[in-house]
Amino acid sequence: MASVDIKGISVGYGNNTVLNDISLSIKDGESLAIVGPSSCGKTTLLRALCGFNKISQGEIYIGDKLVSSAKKRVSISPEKRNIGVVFQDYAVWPHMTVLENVVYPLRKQKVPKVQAQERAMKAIAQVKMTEYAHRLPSQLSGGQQQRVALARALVSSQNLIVLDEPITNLDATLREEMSYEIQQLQRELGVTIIYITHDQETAMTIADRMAIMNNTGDIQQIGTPEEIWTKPVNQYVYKFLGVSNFIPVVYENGRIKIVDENMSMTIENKGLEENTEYMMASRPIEIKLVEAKKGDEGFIGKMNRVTYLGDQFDYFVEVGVHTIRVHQDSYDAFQNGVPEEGKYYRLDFSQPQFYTMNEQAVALEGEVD
Ligand SMILES: Nc1ncnc2c1ncn2[C@@H]1O[C@H](COP(=O)(O)OP(=O)(O)OP(=O)(O)O)[C@@H](O)[C@H]1O
Repeated sequence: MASVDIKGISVGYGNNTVLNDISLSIKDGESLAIVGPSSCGKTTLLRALCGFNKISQGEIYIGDKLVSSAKKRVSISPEKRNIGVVFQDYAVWPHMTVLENVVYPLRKQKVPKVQAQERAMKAIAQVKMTEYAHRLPSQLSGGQQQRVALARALVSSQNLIVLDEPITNLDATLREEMSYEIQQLQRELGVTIIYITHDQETAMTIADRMAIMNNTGDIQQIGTPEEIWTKPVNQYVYKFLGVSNFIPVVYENGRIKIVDENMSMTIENKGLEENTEYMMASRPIEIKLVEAKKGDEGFIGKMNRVTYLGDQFDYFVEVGVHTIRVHQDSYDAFQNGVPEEGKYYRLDFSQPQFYTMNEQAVALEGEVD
């Protein structure tokens, strides 16, 4: 097992600095998912950690060992860092069978043959490839090759495994199974895992903590999946976790009013300041629709579109100039009546977040009515 300390590193390609002054600490035995949009620099970060990319600033420690330092000109070679790696292109050696691919790193570590075979077969079973152990990669699908690469990383290091989008080619069911296997394995072996993905659902399944990067390669928030979900520090993180609604509001006389609309609702809190504008953020599943009656107060909207998605309904509700997305569990909708297009509904928000115009999250106390 190993902790990882990335201290103020900068990494780039030629004149293009991709990561600028990034710091990140991963605890011994922890699984950390690094999540961010395409080409924000996730792979570059992992490559720097593994020693494939040079850093131009900062230091990297694996456990107590300094493995990269720009100032001290330290750059330990990748094979000496003792990291199990799966990169996106899941390169497995084409001339070796599945078993030979997975045994290879163990043989390089001079693990005795019988023991190496046993450990390899166990890892192959964990990625559900036992029946393919003697096939060549050319006889496997892309997803199966990805699982072989995963098994090879699992046996490569008992310390630290880094996985760069290792299960993206799998269908949803297998992806879920593999996420679960990775999580189990991390718990059983206590190995430290750094997992890169742009899929926040996989990240939430696997990770003890998540680090959310923005498109310029800066880390916006690090926290447990629950912290990230319930207290996103800014609108970027909020949006990153899925479909979300943002309504500009102003807080006046104990009520929040939609900017430029004649609609307001009471709110009991001590966090918002009088006569101040905020962006109110809300997730579709955290809004309840109640059929509006004449004279009703609150945020009232007209149902524009009702779409049945199987397990839930997806609604587009027009609230003034804003289109608000609402999701409702299908069972609940069938029990209580499916909303109808053209009718008016009041939107009850269960746990909206408020962000100041300079992006700071406001900690609310009390409930929204
Ligand atoms: N070998 C390279 N030479 C020059 N530029 C590169 C190289 N590898 C990556 N880049 C650039 O660095 C930036 C970050 O790439 P990186 O692969 O780290 O992103 P990523 O977050 O892993 O993306 P994705 O999720 O799409 O894999 C991109 O703009 C990319 O074009």
